[in-house]
Amino acid sequence: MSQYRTFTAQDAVEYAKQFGGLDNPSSLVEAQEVGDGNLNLVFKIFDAEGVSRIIVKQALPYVRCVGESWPLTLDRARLEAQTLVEHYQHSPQHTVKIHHFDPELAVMVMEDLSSHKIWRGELISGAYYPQASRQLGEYLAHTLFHTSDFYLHPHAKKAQVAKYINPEMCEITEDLFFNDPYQIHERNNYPAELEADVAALRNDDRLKVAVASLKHRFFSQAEALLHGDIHSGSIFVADGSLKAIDAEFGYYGPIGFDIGTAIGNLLLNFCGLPGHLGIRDAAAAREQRLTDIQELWNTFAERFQALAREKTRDAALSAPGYASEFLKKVWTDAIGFCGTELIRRSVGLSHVADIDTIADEAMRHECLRHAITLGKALIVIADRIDSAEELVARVRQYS
Ligand SMILES: Nc1ncnc2c1ncn2[C@@H]1O[C@H](COP(=O)(O)OP(=O)(O)O)[C@@H](O)[C@H]1O
Ligand SMILES: CSC[C@H]1O[C@H](OP(=O)(O)O)[C@H](O)[C@@H]1O
Repeated sequence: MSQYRTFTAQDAVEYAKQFGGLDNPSSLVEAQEVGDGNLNLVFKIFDAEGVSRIIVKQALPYVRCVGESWPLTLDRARLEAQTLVEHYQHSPQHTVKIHHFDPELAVMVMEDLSSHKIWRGELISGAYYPQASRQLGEYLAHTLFHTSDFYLHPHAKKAQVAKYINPEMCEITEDLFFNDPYQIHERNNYPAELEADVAALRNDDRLKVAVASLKHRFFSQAEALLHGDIHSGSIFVADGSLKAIDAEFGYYGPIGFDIGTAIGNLLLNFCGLPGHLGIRDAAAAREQRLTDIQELWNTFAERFQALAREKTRDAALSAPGYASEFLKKVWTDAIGFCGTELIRRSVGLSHVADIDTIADEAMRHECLRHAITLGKALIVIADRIDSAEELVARVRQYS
């Protein structure tokens, strides 16, 4: 029989005392539930001085932001913990450390990153972390290269693909990214004023063929162990530091999906900035976002190619020039997936604070329209955008 029970704050404290790996566990006295994501419970566990020392995260048997009417597998906690442990092996500087995991309770105990801040909030307020985009590029290069066919023995790779089969979480992505925005669906969520813009998505056959192709790649291209949801709300930053969290959508998929999600969230911030900052500050922050995007991709591509030169084990894949050919396909995928992230975060179930918290309604609608227009364009012209510099030029064209 399953031992699962939903934790109270006191349960979380007791659990952290037992499994937190702290030198002085008896100093832990209370917990606060701080989860602001769509899915899970997250407890900060405090000591007697009121310092948060460790985190206890538990999956609920349903989607938190919707309620018990949408049941969801508890196995996502295993997939999250395993993905983060695997990514930590390849990028310890940029991955949260998991101390303990229990599949029955769907609970993990992890490093407390209270010294950091969630990147999304920082991007919205105009705070700039000049190293963050390069560090994100490093994280993606190391985790994706070392879990790919470039690095793993073919038997090991296939065993990994099996270990990370994640059908229920993938189905959420398959529906929210590639289906819902292009049909009438009760999960969609957008202001009535945007009805014409959204109807245009449903009636655009060329767009829908391009989205089908992206969904097909998401279904079938087991290129590397993805984070699966690497948006700016799943990234902690501090001066000189960046750490990824929240990998429950991890599975073996197309590398361009992680890159596209990351770039897509920087572009969502780009679209929303005029709703948060004055004209001059917004313009400057937008330039920083465009620089971030170029640095992210260029760092990722350079690092991935360097790793490929030094460490590719497969005889055929190590052919000079192959890694750079492969990265061209990754880039095209990334632009397309980036476009789907822009659209699903504007029209679908789950939005982003970068746009949703804009107080002025007319401005909010304008920013949503901008994200939809840019997303549509990127999906359709992905194979005509050859570099990060060309992407930036296109973003300027659609601003
Ligand atoms: N390791 C951590 N250290 C400090 N705070 C954390 C940590 N992990 C999560 N949090 C807090 O909990 C929030 C929700 O966590 P997240 O993993 O995104 O949940 P969900 O899976 O529900 O999306 C984060 O936005 C952050 O404020
Ligand atoms: C029904 S889940 C919606 C949405 O929530 C996830 O984000 P997070 O766990 O970071 O809140 C993911 O992006 C899903 O697409």
